[in-house]
Amino acid sequence: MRMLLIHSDYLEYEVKDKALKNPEPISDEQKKGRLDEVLAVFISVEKVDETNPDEVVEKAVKEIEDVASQVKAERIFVYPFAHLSSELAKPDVALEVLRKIEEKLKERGFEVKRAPFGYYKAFKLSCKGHPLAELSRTIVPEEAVSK
Ligand SMILES: Nc1ncnc2c1ncn2[C@@H]1O[C@H](CO)[C@@H](NC(=O)[C@@H](N)CO)[C@H]1O
Repeated sequence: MRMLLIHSDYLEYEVKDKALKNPEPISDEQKKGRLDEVLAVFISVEKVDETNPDEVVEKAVKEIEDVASQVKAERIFVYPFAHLSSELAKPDVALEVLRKIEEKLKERGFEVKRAPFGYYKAFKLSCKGHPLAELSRTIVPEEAVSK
């Protein structure tokens, strides 16, 4: 999994078109979204993550929590982003991983939004620009490391 974490004044998106034949079903309300004072997390779920999705979810949540505490962010925007890797996981695995990351961050007390999966979206982002405002993380399941 590849993550790009941007501490932002705001992130807003608007769904434009389907990018997959069967994108995640969404309500009218989910066609647009915005959070202010947010840690935006752009995530590419990778093929290697398919060997142990639950482990990758746990590691990702820990990394996100760690950065959020460093930048003192209480809101997280989980953003599916297929442009951080050339070895993407299948959409059904990727969606499940992103849903679980969202769920676990909520359990840990964060206010969380997740941008819809499988669409082209317009988005606006205002990066805060401080030294920890732009970070990236790479996460792999243990087995993949030991191979
Ligand atoms: N392995 C994966 N990891 C993360 N997101 C993934 C994915 N496979 C499919 N998607 C989603 O489907 C859209 C088309 O690839 C993706 N759309 C996007 O990445 C938008 N920024 C438009 O390009 C994304 O929603």
